[in-house]
Amino acid sequence: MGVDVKIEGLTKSFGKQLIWKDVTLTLPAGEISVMLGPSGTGKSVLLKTLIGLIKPDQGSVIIEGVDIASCSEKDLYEVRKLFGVLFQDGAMFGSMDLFDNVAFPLREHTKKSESEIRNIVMEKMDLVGLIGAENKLPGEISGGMRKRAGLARALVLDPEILLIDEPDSGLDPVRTAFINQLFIDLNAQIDATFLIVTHDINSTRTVPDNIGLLYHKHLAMYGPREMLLSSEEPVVRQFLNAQTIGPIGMSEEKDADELAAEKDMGLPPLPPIPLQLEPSNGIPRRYQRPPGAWCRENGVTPPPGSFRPDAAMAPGGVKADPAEAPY
Ligand SMILES: Nc1ncnc2c1ncn2[C@@H]1O[C@H](COP(=O)(O)OP(=O)(O)OP(=O)(O)O)[C@@H](O)[C@H]1O
Repeated sequence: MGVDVKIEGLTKSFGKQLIWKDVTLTLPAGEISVMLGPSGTGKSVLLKTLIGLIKPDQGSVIIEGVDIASCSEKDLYEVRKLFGVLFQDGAMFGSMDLFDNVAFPLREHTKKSESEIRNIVMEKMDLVGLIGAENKLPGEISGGMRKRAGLARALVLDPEILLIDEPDSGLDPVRTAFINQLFIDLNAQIDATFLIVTHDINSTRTVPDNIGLLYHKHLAMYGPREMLLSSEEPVVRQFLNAQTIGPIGMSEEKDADELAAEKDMGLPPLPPIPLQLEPSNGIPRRYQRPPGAWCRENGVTPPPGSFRPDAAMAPGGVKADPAEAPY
């Protein structure tokens, strides 16, 4: 289950504004990837390009042999059925209750009977811990519940690829920890290919199998979590450790004088690499790798203290039962 998403030489401008150039990466089938980047670097534009809502100027996005960037509308319609998308605010229809919102894609895209639809909707509501809230309107529930309802809706067509835009925006750290655990548990259950766009460094360090960083109109790096968390590359190091010292400035790149002034400042050591979150039932995900495997295979010495249980950052150790999530 899950399919590769092969992105090759992707370039996009709006008028004279170049968003990014020559973005090349493969989201491996069934794995969880996170895409990071300063505001405005085109992370949402990338998500929209992957589902064919935005056409790139150059490059391809190959899914099961079909190029989303250049295929016919008919092929695009078919390929889109492989996707589930969770938008930032859940993108619920305000006048429909949660049941009808979650049922919407099934009524639009399938010929299933109402009783089949009911079974699927209730199964997905259960997965995200929303049983009992089916008849609530989106306006009557918290932001965290809206996100989970959006997730249930993204799951009803059994997606092979799940795109998730800033799931933690507007959530407090505890709700963010619950939703992170939900992603890990879901991935273990459905094996889909996940791409999560986030600004949350804590989530980035503990959830994904792979991390990408968009910066200065290109893909600065994409690869296994341990590769980026042990990287000394200045932009990657600065961003993944939320530091002020480094090439990224307040609103743009630092200029030569600012960088020269920082030259003699010692960089803080790389923090330990935390353990990756595991499914709450203790059964490893299909694509989960043992802690430190990438570092060992590539002869990289991880920062001292890495992979110790006490090196886990905040979300580690939260055994989430979504039904008990207080939001
Ligand atoms: N349809 C569009 N037409 C013109 N410009 C657009 C369009 N969509 C996005 N942009 C521009 O593309 C740039 C990147 O936007 P995008 O929302 O992808 O950034 P982002 O990295 O997701 O930012 P944030 O982290 O703040 O959400 C912005 O300057 C935005 O104004």
